Amino acid sequence: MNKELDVVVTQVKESVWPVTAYPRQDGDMAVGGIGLAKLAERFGTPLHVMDEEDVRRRCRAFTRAFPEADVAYAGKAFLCRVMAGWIASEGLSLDVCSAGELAVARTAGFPARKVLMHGNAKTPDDLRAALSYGVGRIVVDSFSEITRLAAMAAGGTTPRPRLMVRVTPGVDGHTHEAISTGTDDQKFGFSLASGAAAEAIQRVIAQRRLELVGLHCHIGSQITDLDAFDLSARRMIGLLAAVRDAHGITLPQLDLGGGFGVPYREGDPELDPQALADRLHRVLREACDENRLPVPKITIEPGRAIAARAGVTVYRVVSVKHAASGGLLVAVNGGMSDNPRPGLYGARYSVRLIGRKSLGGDRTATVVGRHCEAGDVLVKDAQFPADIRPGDLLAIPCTGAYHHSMASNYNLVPRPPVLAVREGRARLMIRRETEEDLLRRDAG
Ligand SMILES: Cc1ncc(COP(=O)(O)O)c(C=O)c1O
Ligand SMILES: N[C@@H](CCCC[NH3+])C(=O)O
Repeated sequence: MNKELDVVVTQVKESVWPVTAYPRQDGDMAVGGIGLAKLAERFGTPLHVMDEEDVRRRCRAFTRAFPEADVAYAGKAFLCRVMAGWIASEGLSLDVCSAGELAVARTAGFPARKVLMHGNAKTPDDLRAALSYGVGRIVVDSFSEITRLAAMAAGGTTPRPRLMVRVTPGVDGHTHEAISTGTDDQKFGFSLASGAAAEAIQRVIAQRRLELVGLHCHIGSQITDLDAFDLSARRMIGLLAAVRDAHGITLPQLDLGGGFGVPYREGDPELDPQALADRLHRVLREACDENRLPVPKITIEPGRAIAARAGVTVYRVVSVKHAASGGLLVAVNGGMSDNPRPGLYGARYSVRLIGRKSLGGDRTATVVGRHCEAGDVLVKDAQFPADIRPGDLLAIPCTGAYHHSMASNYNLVPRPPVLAVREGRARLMIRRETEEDLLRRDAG
């Protein structure tokens, strides 16, 4: 490797770009051994690019840190058949939360026993799909779901469903309110504090056609506070001990959910899988000793921590405007339809000009989307060369999780494709939607 390249490679040891990313001397950024500008020419923009190596390394970081646990990728972050194949080949389980996600898993040949189904309002169709595929676990989230599942299992030819009860442990993960799920008084789970969790456990145990294998909690997403995971683990072990005392049953499994935070911009905090594992192992051992319980089989469910940093989105600049106050507005050919996160959670990103060398002279600008809302802002206070102009390509890193999976057709804009890159080769994971796709579903 020549010296100059060595220097630039060091620069992209930034944690927000995929592991294989490096800036090229022509101003482009390569991911998976291919220049993003080249991909944009070939596949059009906006374009989501996923670095396979990055996904695989993140999977391995978790399986290495948690060798005795079941690591289940949370498919809501990003799922398609190619992704399911990577996840299966890395030995992970898969968490799905709808019949649609399950259909992807099923048609990708994901082993049924390694699938868990979640959802606070699973429909009868979701449950039927889960039972007929024979998923390994269903995480129940309401009293009516317990009754419904018992009725379905009573008439069925399927094996006895294996259930976990989702518990709300009353723990604040200190994340955005919209993605905080561990505190009481929100829609997920059965409250530990109110006694609803104990009641749900009792009802599942009372149903002979249902098998209770353990308890589940998930305190929220984009969490970097280890103390929050520590507290919820302790509370869940306390509940396992209470179940033993009340029912004489030692439940073998405990699922501690996902929610492990990632940096979106340089300097953002990040949760290291090994640090998390070390802390959880210690806490679980202590809490189990105190309660005279064996350490249960642990499941964790990382979604974002596996998919986010593998993704980069490439946009083309459509217009450059000076706002009345003098600020520069750089408008691109995507926006809140492919990335609703700034609008929903105030998420902040970085952005980079790619595909040409800059003539220098940095200036601050705001990257805005193409949609009919003033709030359609992708990146605030971005640094660009002074000569930024229509036709330029911009790349936003850290878009592998909760981007394509949350994309919409607002303004009837077709959703971008997702491309997998590895060792100089690109393959389509999800094709670009077309106007024909949108018109085909219009029944008029
Ligand atoms: C039950 C459950 N498990 C796992 C996840 C994955 O979360 P994250 O992508 O933050 O790891 C979620 C989403 O927050 C979830 O609701
Ligand atoms: N959609 C959220 C995460 C929610 C996690 C799902 N329970 C985000 O983009 O940050």
